[in-house]
Amino acid sequence: MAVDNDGIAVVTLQRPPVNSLNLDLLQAMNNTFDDVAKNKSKGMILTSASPTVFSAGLDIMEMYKPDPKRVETFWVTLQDMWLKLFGASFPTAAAINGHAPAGGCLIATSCEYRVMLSGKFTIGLNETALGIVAPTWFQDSLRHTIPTRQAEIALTTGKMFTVDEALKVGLIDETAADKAEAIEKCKKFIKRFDKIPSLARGMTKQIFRQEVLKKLLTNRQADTKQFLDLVNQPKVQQSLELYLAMLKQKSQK
Ligand SMILES: CCCCCCCCCCC/C=C/C(=O)SCCNC(=O)CCNC(=O)[C@H](O)C(C)(C)COP(=O)(O)OP(=O)(O)OC[C@H]1O[C@@H](n2cnc3c(N)ncnc32)[C@H](O)[C@@H]1OP(=O)(O)O
Repeated sequence: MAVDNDGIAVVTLQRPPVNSLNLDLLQAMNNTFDDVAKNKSKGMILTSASPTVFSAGLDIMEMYKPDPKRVETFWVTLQDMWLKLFGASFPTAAAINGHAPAGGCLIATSCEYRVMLSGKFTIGLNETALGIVAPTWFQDSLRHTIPTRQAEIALTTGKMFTVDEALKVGLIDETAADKAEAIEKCKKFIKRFDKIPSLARGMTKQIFRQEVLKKLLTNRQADTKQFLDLVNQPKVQQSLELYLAMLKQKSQK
């Protein structure tokens, strides 16, 4: 993690090749978010070390033929990551310098501001296209970002937005020519709060987001059980195997 002179933490996801979210990466993210809060940084910008992928979402390998204890810890750690990021009192922004499907889009929409690189990248919650259902809090993060009607259509169709489409619907706030420009634009957003008392800002954000946060906090066990029941179904395991094979075949082309 690098903290620049302005006191803004720039956190770079660095798990090659595609920043898929496995247990270790999620734990590292949670520790980093705690550090950013403790260090009283002015704000945090999330970006990726990959030139083409912000994050490929959840690591499918964590869900394929899983160890029962590990997969439960994986899900609870993912919930923690979302609760910390979506509920952070400090300002958050995402410099999206590549594709952001599913869990990648979840990270981006948990932030308060998004700048995405122009180019052939896509962003969205594509779960239905994979035959799975985006959990309530994934859906809520999208609904919190774009108008409800567009969110419903995007979720039910598993839409992956191009950069232009994402800008038009408000899924991203700005575009940038390169990563440095994206980070600069995120910093400019965070600096808007320089003259706003941070306690008032943080409390206002928490009030604004509390309904959605409370939904997961009060339903955590049920949400975990639902995930574990789903992931342990033979049919789901079969789909995961096929999906992994498809990804592998595609990457070898
Ligand atoms: C499918 C049924 C699941 C049921 C389980 C129920 C669980 C409920 C959970 C609900 C919420 C789910 C949220 C998620 O985030 S699921 C993950 C969804 N993510 C994706 O669909 C993205 C898949 N990846 C891609 O589309 C591309 O990789 C990407 C556009 C991101 C980048 O393309 P690029 O060409 O740069 O890279 P490659 O495709 O060649 O990939 C390189 C290697 O990385 C492996 N890979 C890619 N994505 C993942 C992933 N999400 N998990 C694990 N591994 C991944 C890919 O296989 C390549 O590996 P090899 O080099 O070994 O071949």
